[in-house]
Amino acid sequence: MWPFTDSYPARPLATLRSQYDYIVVGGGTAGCVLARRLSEDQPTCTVLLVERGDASNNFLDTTPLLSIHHMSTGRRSTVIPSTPHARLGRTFPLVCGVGLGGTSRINGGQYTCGVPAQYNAWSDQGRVGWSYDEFKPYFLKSERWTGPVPQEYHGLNGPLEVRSFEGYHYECSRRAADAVRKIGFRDIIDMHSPFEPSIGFNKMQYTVDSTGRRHSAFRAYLPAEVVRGRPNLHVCINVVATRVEFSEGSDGTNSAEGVELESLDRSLKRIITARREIVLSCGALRTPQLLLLSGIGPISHLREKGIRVVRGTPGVGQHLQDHVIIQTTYNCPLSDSLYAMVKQPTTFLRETYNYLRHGAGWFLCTLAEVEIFGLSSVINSDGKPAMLSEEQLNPYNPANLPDFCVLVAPIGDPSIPGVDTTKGVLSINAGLMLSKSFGNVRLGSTDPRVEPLCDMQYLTAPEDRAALRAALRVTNAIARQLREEGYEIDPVRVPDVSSDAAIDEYIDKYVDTMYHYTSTCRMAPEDDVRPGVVDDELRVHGVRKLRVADASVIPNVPAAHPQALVYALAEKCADMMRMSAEPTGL
Ligand SMILES: Cc1cc2nc3c(=O)[nH]c(=O)nc-3n(C[C@H](O)[C@H](O)[C@H](O)COP(=O)(O)OP(=O)(O)OC[C@H]3O[C@@H](n4cnc5c(N)ncnc54)[C@H](O)[C@@H]3O)c2cc1C
Repeated sequence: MWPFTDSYPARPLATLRSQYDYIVVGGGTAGCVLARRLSEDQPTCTVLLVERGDASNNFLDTTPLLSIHHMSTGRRSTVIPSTPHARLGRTFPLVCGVGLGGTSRINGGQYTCGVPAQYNAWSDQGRVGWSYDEFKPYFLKSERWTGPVPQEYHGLNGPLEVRSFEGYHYECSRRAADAVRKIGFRDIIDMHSPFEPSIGFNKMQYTVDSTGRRHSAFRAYLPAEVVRGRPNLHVCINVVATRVEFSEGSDGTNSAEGVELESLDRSLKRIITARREIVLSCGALRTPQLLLLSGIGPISHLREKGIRVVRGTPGVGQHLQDHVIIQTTYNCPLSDSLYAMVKQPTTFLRETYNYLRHGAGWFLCTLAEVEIFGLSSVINSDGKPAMLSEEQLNPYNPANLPDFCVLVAPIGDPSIPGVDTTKGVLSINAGLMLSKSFGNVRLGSTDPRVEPLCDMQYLTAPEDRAALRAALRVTNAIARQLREEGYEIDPVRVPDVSSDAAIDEYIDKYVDTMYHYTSTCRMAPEDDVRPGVVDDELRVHGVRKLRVADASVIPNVPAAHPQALVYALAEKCADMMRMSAEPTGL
C-alpha cells in the first residue's frame, strides 16, 4: 500500500501479443509521452511500451528531495563510467534514470524551455517544422502551469505540472538574487515568454505538482489509471530491448519489423513485431547503443565488433554533447543551507512537518533557485556584464544565445578540505551551456547489458574554456557582492580568477558532468559536416518504420536544461507519427 508500494497494470513479457501497431522502446521521459499520445484517440490502434526498469511510484520516487540523483547503480538509476578523459585522465559518472519516467524520475526537476533563437537556429540550419513558432505549441501541449508568475506563455492543459514559488526557500538564494541584480544582470521574469531578455537571471521553475510531489513523465503521462483505461496500450517493464529486427525490401531498403526483448532475469526472450512503426527512446547514451547492436552505425565500427551491417550510418553515436559544471564552495550561515537539515534536528523536523502537512519547504528540492544565463563575450574581467543594448538582449537573435550559466545552490560538498562543518555550505556553480566539444558513444561489447563506451571529450574546443572562465569570474563577482552587502560567506574552494591560466587549472581539476547528454543521433542530413541520423520527422535515414525520439536527436546541446525540450519533441514526434499513419482498418 502507498507510500511503500503501488500496483501498476504492467503486462508480463510472456503475455504480450506478437504484434502491435507501434512499439515504443524505453519508457523514460520521451517514451512515456509517446506511449500516451499514440494510444490516445484510436482504440483500435495498439501500442506497446517496453522499459528495462520498474514502475515504482512510492514516497521515495515522488518526494523531490529524496528522489533526485540516485548516484548508484540500482533500481532507479545506473551510473555509466565514461572512458578516461584523454587529457584530464579522469572518468565521469554518467547517471541515467531507469524505470518508467526514466531520467525525469531522478532529475533536478528544473524546467527551462530555452529562448526562441535556439529553435530558429535549427530552422535556419534547414530543419523544417522546428522554428520557435512551429515548435512552441508542443511545449504548451505538454505543460500544465500552476503558477504563480504570469500564465500567458505557458500551457495550462497538458499532463505535466510545472510551477515556481513566491519568494525563495533559502535566504542565501534571496541574497544571491539581489547580488546578481546589483552586479548588472537583468531579471528574466518568465523564461517562457519570448519577450524576456536572453541574457539575465532566471527564477527557476520546476516539474513539481501542486501537492509538492515530483511530476515525472511517468506520473504525468502514464499513471496507472491511464493505462488501465486503455486496453490498446500495453506496458511491459523489466525487459531489455536487445536488437531491432529488419527486413530488406525489393529496392534494397531495410524496414524495421520488430524488437527482440529479453526479460531482466533472462528467463524469456521474444521478438514482437510492429505493423506501423518502432520508436527508440532509450536516451542519448543507450539509443545509439541499440542502433549499433542492430547493425545501424559506422561500418568500420560494426565490422570491428562482428555485427552484420544493416545500414552504414556514420552519425550513430557521434556528436555526443553535454553541459559541464564546476562548483565553487563557500561556508555560509548554517540556517541558510540545506546542510542544516543534517546538523540541526529542529530544522529537519520543521521541514518534515512543512512537507508532510503542506507539501512545501525544503523537501521540494528547489536547490537551484537562482540561475544566470550568461554570454561570455559580454563579461568583463571583473565578472560583471557590460551594459547591454536591447539588440544584445533580443531572444530571437542566435548571437545572443547564452553560452554559460551560473547556478547558486544552498548546498555544497561538506567533505571538501577546509569546510567549517559547524556552518552551512553553499555553492555557486559555473556551467557550460553551448558546448562546442563532441564526444562519442561506441560499443565495448556486443552484449546489450554491458554499458556502452562513452568518451565525453569535454573541453576539447577552446570556446568551451572561454565560456567557463567567464562563468567562474561571475561566481567570484557574486560572492564579492554578497560580502560587500554584509553576508557572511567564507571561501572554501574557489578559483584564483586573476589569470586565465589559474582559472584553467581550476577548471581541469573540478569540471564535472551536468548529466545533460544529447545529440548522439542528431537530427540533420546525413551529408552534414556532423552527419545526422534522423530526418526532420525523426525517421532514421534510409530505414523504413524506425524513428528516434529522445535527447539523442537534439541537433546540438541546447542553451537550456533539456527536459522541457525532450517532452516537447516527444509530443511533436507523436503528432507526426499520427499524421503520417494510415487508418488501422481493424
Ligand atoms: C541527475 C540528473 C539531473 C538532471 N537534472 C535536470 C534538470 O533539473 N532539468 C532538466 O531539464 N534536465 C535535467 N536532467 C536531464 C534530463 O532529465 C534528461 O535529458 C531527459 O530526462 C532525458 O530524457 P530521455 O527520454 O532522452 O531519456 P530517459 O528519460 O533517460 O529515458 C530512457 C529510458 O529508456 C530505458 N532504456 C534504455 N535502454 C533500454 C533498453 N535497451 N530496453 C528497454 N528500455 C531501455 C531506460 O531505462 C530509461 O527509462 C538531469 C539528468 C540527470 C541524470
